[in-house]
Amino acid sequence: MVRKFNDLQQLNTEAAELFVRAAQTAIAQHGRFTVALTGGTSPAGLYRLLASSPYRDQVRWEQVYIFWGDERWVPLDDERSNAQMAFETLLSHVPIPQSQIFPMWADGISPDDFAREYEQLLRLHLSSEGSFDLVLLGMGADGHTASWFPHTGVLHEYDKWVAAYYLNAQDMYRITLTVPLVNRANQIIVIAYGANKANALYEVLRGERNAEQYPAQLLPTTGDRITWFVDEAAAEKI
Ligand SMILES: O=C1O[C@H](COP(=O)(O)O)[C@@H](O)[C@H](O)[C@H]1O
Repeated sequence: MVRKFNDLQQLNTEAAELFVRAAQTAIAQHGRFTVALTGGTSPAGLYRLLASSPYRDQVRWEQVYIFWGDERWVPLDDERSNAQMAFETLLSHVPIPQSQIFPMWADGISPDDFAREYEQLLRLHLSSEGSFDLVLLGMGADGHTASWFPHTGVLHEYDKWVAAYYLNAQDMYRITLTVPLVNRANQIIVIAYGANKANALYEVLRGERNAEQYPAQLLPTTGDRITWFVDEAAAEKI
């Protein structure tokens, strides 16, 4: 489902309401809420809303388990860290036990080994079906989502749940949940706004099939498990 907004505040408000509903449903059904956060600039407004009244008080944070959908392989105090942004805008403002927050970073380990350990961690914490209650995502102007960048091998990784690889274009390692794990989630929210996303949004949602070039095409295309929250500028061509 695509939900279009002319006001960013309204987009974030409705995304926050969906987050809260997903949390309440998961906690009522199985006593915990497992969520993968996204990075980049797009989710900051949503995170700030979730950290403030009334949403903050509508979630039982002590039953929430926080993971990431993807990460730049940099220390937590590096300003490029997706986790750092989430701590600043959300996680340091809600009563969630530190032991239930799992950033995609550790010192003194290779990205490949870390990815294997993160997968084991997920196997311990996710439902028996191996699915998240909610995966939050953004989309870059090049049509990538998570760290599924155009023309990278990770787009074809269907065995692992978590993968690490060196992204030449950015001269850094990336860690990411893989396509099958993301697509098994009970709910997926994608946030994309701004005119610079208009072309990619058109190609991903309405263009010819070309997931190598527009990896967000690998997300589920139908059904009510996925909701795209987009603004008028990003939706200009669809
Ligand atoms: O590099 C990344 O970019 C995407 C999109 O970022 P945005 O700044 O355009 O919102 C993001 O979803 C991903 O988590 C991040 O690692």
